[in-house]
Amino acid sequence: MRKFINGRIKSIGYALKGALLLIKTEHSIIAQLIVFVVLIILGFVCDISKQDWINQILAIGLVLSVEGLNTTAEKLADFVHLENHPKIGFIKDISAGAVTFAALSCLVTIILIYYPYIINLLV
Ligand SMILES: Nc1ncnc2c1ncn2[C@@H]1O[C@H](COP(=O)(O)OP(=O)(O)OP(=O)(O)O)[C@@H](O)[C@H]1O
Repeated sequence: MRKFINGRIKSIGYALKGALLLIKTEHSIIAQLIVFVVLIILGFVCDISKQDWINQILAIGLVLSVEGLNTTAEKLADFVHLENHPKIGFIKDISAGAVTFAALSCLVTIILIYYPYIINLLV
């Protein structure tokens, strides 16, 4: 049991290290984090509901997770085959395509959360 718990604690450590590496080294993640920090500030400014916070946090988490996996696919592809190859191009394209799905759902979620507040500001 102790071995199991120590193993899980070690894994969490590696995972946190990986999350930190993504934040420190990946420009796409850094750019998205800046947008998400703005959204979090906007959430406080608009005083959005608990359900809206849950939706926003899930949408942000979805994009960051899929972007992280896309980065993994890109790094693996470059490690396996740095030279140009149609299959590597295909793998990188579909991996980026997965990010597009996540980003679109995030965008729709954010629009649905904030459009009542924006309409309120305009009228
Ligand atoms: N080795 C390769 N062989 C064929 N096509 C490639 C290769 N590397 C990249 N490409 C093509 O270029 C596109 C961009 O690849 P790249 O690795 O630069 O991704 P990126 O999203 O621009 O990366 P980053 O996250 O570093 O900005 C890929 O989606 C693919 O179409």
